[in-house]
Amino acid sequence: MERIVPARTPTAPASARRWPLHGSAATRVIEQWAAGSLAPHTLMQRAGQAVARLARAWRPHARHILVVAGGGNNGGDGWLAAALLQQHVAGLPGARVQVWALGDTSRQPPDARWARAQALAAGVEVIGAPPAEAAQPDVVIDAVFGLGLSRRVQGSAVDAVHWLHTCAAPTLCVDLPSGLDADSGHWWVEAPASPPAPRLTLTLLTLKPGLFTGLGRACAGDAIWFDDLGVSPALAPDAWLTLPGGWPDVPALQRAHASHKGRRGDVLVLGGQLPGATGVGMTGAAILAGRAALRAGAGRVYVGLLDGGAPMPALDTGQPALMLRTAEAALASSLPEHAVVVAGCGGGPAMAALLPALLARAPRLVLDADALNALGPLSSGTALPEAWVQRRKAGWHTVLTPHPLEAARLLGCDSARVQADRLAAARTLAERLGATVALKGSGTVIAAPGTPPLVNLSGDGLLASAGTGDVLAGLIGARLAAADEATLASAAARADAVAQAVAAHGALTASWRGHWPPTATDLLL
Ligand SMILES: NC(=O)C1=CN([C@@H]2O[C@H](COP(=O)(O)OP(=O)(O)OC[C@H]3O[C@@H](n4cnc5c(N)ncnc54)[C@H](OP(=O)(O)O)[C@@H]3O)[C@@H](O)[C@H]2O)[C@@H](O)CC1
Ligand SMILES: Nc1ncnc2c1ncn2[C@@H]1O[C@H](COP(=O)(O)OP(=O)(O)O)[C@@H](O)[C@H]1O
Repeated sequence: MERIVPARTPTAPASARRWPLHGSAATRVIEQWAAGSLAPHTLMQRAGQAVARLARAWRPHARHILVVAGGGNNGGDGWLAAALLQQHVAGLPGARVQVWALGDTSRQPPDARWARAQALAAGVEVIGAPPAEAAQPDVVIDAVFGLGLSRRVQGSAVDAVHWLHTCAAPTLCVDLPSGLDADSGHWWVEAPASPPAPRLTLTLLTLKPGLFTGLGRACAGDAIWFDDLGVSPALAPDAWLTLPGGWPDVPALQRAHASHKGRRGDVLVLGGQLPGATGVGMTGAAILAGRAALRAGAGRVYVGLLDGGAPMPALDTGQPALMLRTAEAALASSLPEHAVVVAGCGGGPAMAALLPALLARAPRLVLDADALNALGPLSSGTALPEAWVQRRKAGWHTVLTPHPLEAARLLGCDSARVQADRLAAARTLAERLGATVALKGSGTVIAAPGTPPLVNLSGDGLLASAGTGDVLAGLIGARLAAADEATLASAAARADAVAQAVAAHGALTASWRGHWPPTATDLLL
C-alpha cells in the first residue's frame, strides 16, 4: 500500500515520480486477467483486507464502524472489510460494526455475495437506514459505488451518497468516493463535492485518472492511498500521474561556471495592456509572467507591453532586471525568432492583431489568456488557419495554457463540458493543433499529440487567485528557454518539459506557511 496524496516533494530525476493511470475499461481488463489467474475471491479478499487495515491504522480507537455498502463489488469490498473489522473489535466495550445495505442483494455479483456471507457469519449488524444523529459512528466506510458508476446516481443510492457527503464522521472511501466518475473526475450526483469531515480514499488495483483531476481531489479527501492488490498491470496506461522534480535545476546552474546569461535562454512576454483610452489596464499580468520567467532561471527576460496610448512605465521596480518595451518595439526586433515568446497575459483584445505575426515568426510560442481567446473556436469542422499548418510542418513548438473557460471557447462548447472530461478536452485540442496543451485547474492535464496525457499532482486551492496563471505561463516560458532543441524533439518530451513547469508551479504553495493565502506575487518571493 502506498500513499499518493499528500505527495512527498520529489528530489529524484524527472521521470522518477510518475504513476500509470488506468481508466475503468483498462481496469476491467486487468481485473479479469488477474481474477483468471488467481483462486476465486482472492482479489476481493485482498481488497477487503486492505480496506480493513487502512481503517484500523487511520482510526485505531474506532469502536463503532459503519460500512455503507452498494449492490455491486464495491459493496463487496465493504462487506468483507466489515467482516474483518468485526473480528478485530469483537469483545471490546462499545464495539459495533454495522452495514447499511443498499441495492438488491439477490442481484449481487458472486464475489460480493461471498463477501456478504462472510460478514453475516462474522456477526455484523445489518441496517436499512443511516444511524440516528446521536449515534454517529467513529468511522464510516463508503463502499456504495466504485468503478461501476458511469451515469447519474438514481434511486435510494441518491440519499445514501448525500448522507455520506454530509455526515460528520471520518470517512474512508473504497476505490473511489461514491459519485465520482473513475475516468474523468466528473461528479454524478447532486451533493456537495467537498465533505465536512476528514476523509481519505483507498483506491484498488489501479490508480484511476478521475481521482486526480476535475472534482477528484476535492471528493477524495485529505489523502489518497493505493493498493495494487499484488497485481502488476501489463497494460499501457491511459494517462500518467506526474510529479516531476528536477527543474529548475539550481545545482546544475551553480556547476556551470563558464555560463553566461546568453546561455540561459531568453523569454519575451507579450501582453500587459496599459490603461490607455479604455482606462482598463492589465500590465501586471505580463509583469508577473516576466518575473516568473526570470525567477525560474531564464537568462534575459523582455516584456513587450501593449501601450494602448498610455505612457510606458520606465521599469518594474519590484524586478528591475526585466527589460520593458512596447510590444511594437519587441516585434520590430529579432526577439520573436530567437526567444521563447509567452503571449497573451493581460493582452486584451489587442492581442488578436499580433497573433498572426507570432504564429508565423515564433518557433517557440506559449499562448495564454487573451492570445487563446484571439484564436477563436477551432472546431473540428473547419480548416485550421494556414499559420498552424505551417507551424506543424516546420516542427515548431506551441504550448497552450487554457483554463477551462478558455478551453471551452477554443472547442466551441461550454466550460461544464470541458470539466466533465478534462482529459478528453486537453487531448482533443492537442491533437487538433499539434500543440502541447496544459488544461489548468485542479489536476492540470498536459496533453500532446500521440502520447498519453499527464495529470499533475502538485498544487492546491491556494493557487486559485488572480495572476497565478500568468506566473505559470512565465515558468513554462523559462522551462522551454532552458531546453536545447534536441531535448524537445518528441511530443512526449515537450509534454514532460511543460509538466515540469506545471509541477514546479504547483509546488509553490506546498511550503506556504503565511497567515494569509499567497498572492501571485508572493509565489515568486
Ligand atoms: N471483482 C473483484 O474481485 C474486485 C472488485 N473490486 C471492487 O469492485 C468495484 C467495481 O464493482 P462493480 O463493477 O460491481 O461496480 P460498483 O462500483 O459496485 O457499482 C455497481 C453497482 O452500482 C449500481 N449502480 C451503478 N450505477 C448506478 C446509478 N447510476 N444509480 C444507482 N445504482 C447504480 C449497480 O446497479 P445496477 O446498475 O446493476 O442496477 C450495481 O449494484 C471496484 O470499484 C472495486 O471496489 C476491486 O476491489 C478489485 C477486486
Ligand atoms: N484548486 C486548484 N488546485 C490546483 N491548481 C489550481 C487550483 N485553482 C487554480 N489552480 C492553478 O492556478 C492557476 C490559475 O490560472 P488562471 O485561471 O489562468 O488565473 P489567472 O488568469 O488569473 O492568472 C492555474 O495554473 C491553475 O492550474
